Amino acid sequence: MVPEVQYSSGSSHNDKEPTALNSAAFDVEQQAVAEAHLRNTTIKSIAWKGVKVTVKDRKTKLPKSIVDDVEGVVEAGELFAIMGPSGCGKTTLLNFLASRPTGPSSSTSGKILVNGNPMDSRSLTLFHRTTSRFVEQEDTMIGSLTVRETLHFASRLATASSSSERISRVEGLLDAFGLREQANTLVGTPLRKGISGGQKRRLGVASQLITGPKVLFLDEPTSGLDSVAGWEVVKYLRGVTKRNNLIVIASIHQPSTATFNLFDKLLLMSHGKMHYFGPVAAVTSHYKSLGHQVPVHVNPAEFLLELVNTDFTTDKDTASRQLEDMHLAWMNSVKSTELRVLLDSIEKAGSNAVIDLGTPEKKPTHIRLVLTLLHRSFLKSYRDVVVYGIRLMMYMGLAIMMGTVWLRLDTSQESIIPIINALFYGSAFLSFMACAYSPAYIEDYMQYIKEKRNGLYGATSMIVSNFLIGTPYLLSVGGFMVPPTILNVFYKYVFHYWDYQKYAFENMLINEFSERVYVCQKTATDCQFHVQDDKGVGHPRPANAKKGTYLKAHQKSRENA
Ligand SMILES: Nc1ncnc2c1ncn2[C@@H]1O[C@H](COP(=O)(O)OP(=O)(O)OP(=O)(O)O)[C@@H](O)[C@H]1O
Repeated sequence: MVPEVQYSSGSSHNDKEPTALNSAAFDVEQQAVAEAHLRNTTIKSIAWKGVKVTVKDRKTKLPKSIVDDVEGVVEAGELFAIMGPSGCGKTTLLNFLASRPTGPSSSTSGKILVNGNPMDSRSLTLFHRTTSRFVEQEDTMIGSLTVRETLHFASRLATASSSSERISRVEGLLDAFGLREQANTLVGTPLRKGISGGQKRRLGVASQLITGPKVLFLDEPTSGLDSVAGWEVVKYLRGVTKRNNLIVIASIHQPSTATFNLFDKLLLMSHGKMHYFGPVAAVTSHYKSLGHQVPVHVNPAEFLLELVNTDFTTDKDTASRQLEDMHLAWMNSVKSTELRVLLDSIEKAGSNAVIDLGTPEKKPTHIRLVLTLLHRSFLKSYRDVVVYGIRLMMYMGLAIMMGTVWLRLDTSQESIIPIINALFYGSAFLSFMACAYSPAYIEDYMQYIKEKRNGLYGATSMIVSNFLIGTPYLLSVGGFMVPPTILNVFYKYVFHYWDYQKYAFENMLINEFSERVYVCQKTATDCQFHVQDDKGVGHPRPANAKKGTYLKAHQKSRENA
């Protein structure tokens, strides 16, 4: 029987008022208050049995096993590492455990047990949506926000918690991840240096923890970092995990000895198969018993990765046989038998009872989500040099170009249309400069993918907020094609009055023509400019003027008459 997953009615939140959380270092009591939302009292273990992932091979089109009969268990308070050479199936297994897609045309099988209870896909989806978060390898962040703002926006998008609760969580996480000194520093963009890579990674983890997940998945949290920065990420993560009894499942690639030793448990994989599962502290003795002694002063993680890596060997057949022997040695080992016994006992102890996920956090309303996204886009749009600075430079280029072109235009009839065209070109250029937003949109899109996968908001909120922030750049109802006096009422009242281009174009026209005097000849066909009087009424076309020519007589000629 598959257990139900449901929420309890009791509050899992901190009921106390948050203490004054300023730049002073946290003491233990303050930290406990700020991390109250993180405390795990409900999820005792996550176990998996017989996990297989098969894909259709790109070249041969035959089924190819990329995760082959993998099992394991992580208990509350543990940091668990999935390690193996590149391409061994770490990310695929991590995705399977987090109920994320395992790749196109892949098929999966295997059991996932939460607190010993086998979960069906519906229960598992609900479990992950409410209880777990995933930190991507390439964690996208908005570079023009500060560290503190990043956490605040993550919180505002995820929960409708009160602002005092939010401040408490944000300030607590700044301390828990050693980001207090960088709180007001920008994350950084390619053109503007911000926080370091290690700090960025810590911020990525902290912004997922703001919503209080009990299980955290991390895809290679130390990749691309130097050994000290990588160690710091895992050290801070370990602190939060131990204090709050969380479950952390991370894939790792070549950690330093110090980082490796921060993990509690290890799964070593090669070519999708298991080579070791158990405490990190016991892995060297296990391999010693198989005749592979880790030499003194050698990083055990590097030693193990070399041992199970066949990518760089010239004699592939021998290497594959040796690898298969090592896999069989694991399968027949005492540790493997112990794991199977443990998994059986966990499954037997599973009561099939309701899994209590605590009180659900109140989600923000759609309107609140859209307003939060608008606020974030607004901050980004004026701070990001890609969005704003480059456009400013192009506007200045445009001003120089138009100023020099106008220099040659006099007040003769022939100049009127070129001047109007130049003015319209200038205002239309402002609209088309919206294209300069494209690089920044890629950042928005990546952010959206990440936040959607973590269940923060959906496509509707993203589209509505992006539409609203972008609309003034898109619509062109400024009065050039059709004057507002005869513009269709829908366009007139919905778009015309708040189209910034209207004001730009009108101001340019006033600036250019208000003081000028153009005298029409008696024959209306000589007039290049159609004029309306003060009431916006066009002057009648003289009977002798050809249809389609510019007709309206100038006020001055009326006054003269
Ligand atoms: N359609 C496919 N055809 C052939 N091989 C595939 C296909 N899809 C995935 N693979 C292989 O499956 C393996 C598992 O990929 P996965 O990303 O899980 O590995 P990884 O251990 O996380 O690698 P890395 O450390 O490089 O990120 C890789 O060797 C990949 O090439």
